[in-house]
Amino acid sequence: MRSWSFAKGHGTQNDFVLLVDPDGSLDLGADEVRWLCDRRAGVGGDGVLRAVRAAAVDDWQGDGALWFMDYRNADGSVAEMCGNGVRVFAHHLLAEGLLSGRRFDIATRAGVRPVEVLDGARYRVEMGPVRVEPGAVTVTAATGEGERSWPATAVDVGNPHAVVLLGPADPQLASLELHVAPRWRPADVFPEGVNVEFVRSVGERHLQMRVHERGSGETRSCGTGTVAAVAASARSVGAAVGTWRVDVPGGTVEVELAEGTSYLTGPAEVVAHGQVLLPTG
Ligand SMILES: N[C@@H](CCC[C@H](N)C(=O)O)C(=O)O
Repeated sequence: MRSWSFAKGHGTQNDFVLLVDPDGSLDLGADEVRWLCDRRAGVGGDGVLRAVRAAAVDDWQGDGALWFMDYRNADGSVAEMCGNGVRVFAHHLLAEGLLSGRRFDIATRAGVRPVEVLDGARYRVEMGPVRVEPGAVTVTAATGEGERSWPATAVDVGNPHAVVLLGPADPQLASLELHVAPRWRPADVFPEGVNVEFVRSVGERHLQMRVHERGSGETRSCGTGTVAAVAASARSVGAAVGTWRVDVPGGTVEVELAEGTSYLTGPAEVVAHGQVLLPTG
């Protein structure tokens, strides 16, 4: 057993176990991540955020002084980016005195993400370019009245998303049974799996969204998913730039599409600190 300090935090109820590992000495296996995220046998979370100095990360080519966010999904898989995670990660490192200032960069597998600290424990993260991919994708999901299929838009926010824009004749968001993983066609379009967002427009530049995340199941929020949802919705109404509000089951975030980049603004909270006994190692 290994004893390690941890914190538990969330951003719009997308929740994470946070581990600080400056020199990258914590060799965290998929089994340990699954255990940490287990809501009964472990601490519980949608994923793990491990903070490592970029200089200690193999293959990192950029500024070694940055903090690297090693994000893992609850099933132990590695993902490129986590939009809510960046805010919670920054919030924790600031609280621990490991970061300072109102603007700094965080290194992720999808590249460097600039962060601005706003008042009231809110953070504005530059999410980089959003790519709406060409090609037809169909998503099938369970509803209270059986399975339904919809056309979806493939969007790359550093990690892969398939966005379903629901129309007035479609089932309500609440009737989707997202504890069952949606399927997609063609099967080979997302070789590494995909996060699937279901979105309804509820006003001008105002969306409601539910998500089934790759590697975590249904979560109460997905930051990269909200950016993907806005990119797909904006394209459907011929808009390129602008600020949108996205309501998710765990709260509300703001997404801004700008020339060649995007921004995600929302809250972050740390709710517990403790010592975890990692079962292996
Ligand atoms: N919840 C995150 C996304 C986490 C990674 C995702 N499940 C994937 O595998 O790509 C967010 O807030 O963006």
